[in-house]
Amino acid sequence: MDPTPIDRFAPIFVAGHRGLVGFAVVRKLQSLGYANILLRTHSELDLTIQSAVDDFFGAHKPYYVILAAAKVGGIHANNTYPADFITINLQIQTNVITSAFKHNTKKLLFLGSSCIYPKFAPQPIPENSLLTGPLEPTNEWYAIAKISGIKMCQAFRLQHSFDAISAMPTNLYGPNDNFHPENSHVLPALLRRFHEAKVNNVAEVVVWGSGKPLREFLHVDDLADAVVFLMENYSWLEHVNVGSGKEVSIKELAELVKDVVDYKGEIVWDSSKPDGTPRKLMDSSKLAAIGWKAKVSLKEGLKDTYKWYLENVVNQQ
Ligand SMILES: NC(=O)C1=CN([C@@H]2O[C@H](COP(=O)(O)OP(=O)(O)OC[C@H]3O[C@@H](n4cnc5c(N)ncnc54)[C@H](OP(=O)(O)O)[C@@H]3O)[C@@H](O)[C@H]2O)C=CC1
Ligand SMILES: C[C@H]1O[C@H](OP(=O)(O)OP(=O)(O)OC[C@H]2O[C@@H](n3cnc4c(=O)[nH]c(N)nc43)[C@H](O)[C@@H]2O)[C@@H](O)[C@@H](O)C1=O
Repeated sequence: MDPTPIDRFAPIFVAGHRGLVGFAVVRKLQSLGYANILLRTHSELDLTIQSAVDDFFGAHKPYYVILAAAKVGGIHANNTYPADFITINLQIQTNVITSAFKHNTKKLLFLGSSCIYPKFAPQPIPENSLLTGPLEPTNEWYAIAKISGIKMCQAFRLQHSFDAISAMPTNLYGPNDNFHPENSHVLPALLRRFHEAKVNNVAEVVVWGSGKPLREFLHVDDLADAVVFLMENYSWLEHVNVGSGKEVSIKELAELVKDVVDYKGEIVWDSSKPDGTPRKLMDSSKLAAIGWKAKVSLKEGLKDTYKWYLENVVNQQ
């Protein structure tokens, strides 16, 4: 199915607009002149409640849907709340995909994650590594939900010609991230921990694990750009990896954050905390072949995120 031209005046529902990804996607859509963006907060529309989702779709008939609402967290949250991660994500995505189809949504984009791939997938990880080996145990519950989301999009395309596509982002960061000390991802967690150690004159900062795992980071503005690019240019069965192509060790990341925050103390490693998957660099050559690549460097992205954190979290306390 070739993509049909996008109508920027048709109603587009961005689910999860108060989160890291949804917030950036809305900014991107607004900058491109999308004029009819539908938004609902979690308290206005709980996407785990099927009847509420169906009523919303019936009343507003979104022409396009970007599904950026999910139960999301870092390695500790995924490991601690497996029931929440599998149940809430299956509920949200099932409700949104089925109601979108039922109420004639023209196109839907589902967001998964690089954790869908086997723990020991070939590196960089191509899209066809999906379901070729066991998952990383710390996030397999979330991964199973995300894999089900990809498969639902494919099933609806095959059976009903519903134009549902899936994007698989690598580890993301940027403005509006979750800076919770335990439940967030590594990058916002370290920005906060180094900042608090600096202002409180603490001599050491504890970082989890061995520092050896490698991660690929993508600024959320790049992801938002890729999401809109895929909505406008991609209408096929297979999911699409979205990465920066650059990886760093957690040790290198910690040094970089320390530098950006200008913290002068020492880093101490807590080996009782899990490392998670050793490496997950994605092969994003498919997206590159369609014409998209990342622009924001990790150093610039970190500076931008720290600035946002100071202005919007620290200064609001
Ligand atoms: N962050 C990352 O590193 C990565 C994220 N992704 C994917 O990108 C997508 C967005 O993630 P991200 O922006 O980081 O996550 P966030 O946690 O920042 O945002 C998720 C949003 O979903 C909303 N939400 C959660 N549950 C419900 C619900 N039951 N009803 C309505 N809204 C709900 C949240 O609202 P509230 O806060 O009020 O609950 C929040 O606004 C997810 O699908 C995630 O899997 C993929 C790879 C990496
Ligand atoms: C995006 C992806 O995110 C999750 O997977 P993850 O990549 O393992 O994510 P993470 O950011 O939490 O950790 C990355 C690495 O960093 C180390 N680490 C050090 N110090 C802290 C720290 O203070 N906090 C955290 N969270 N990690 C730390 C940590 O031990 C690990 O080695 C999935 O659950 C799933 O949600 C998913 O799809």
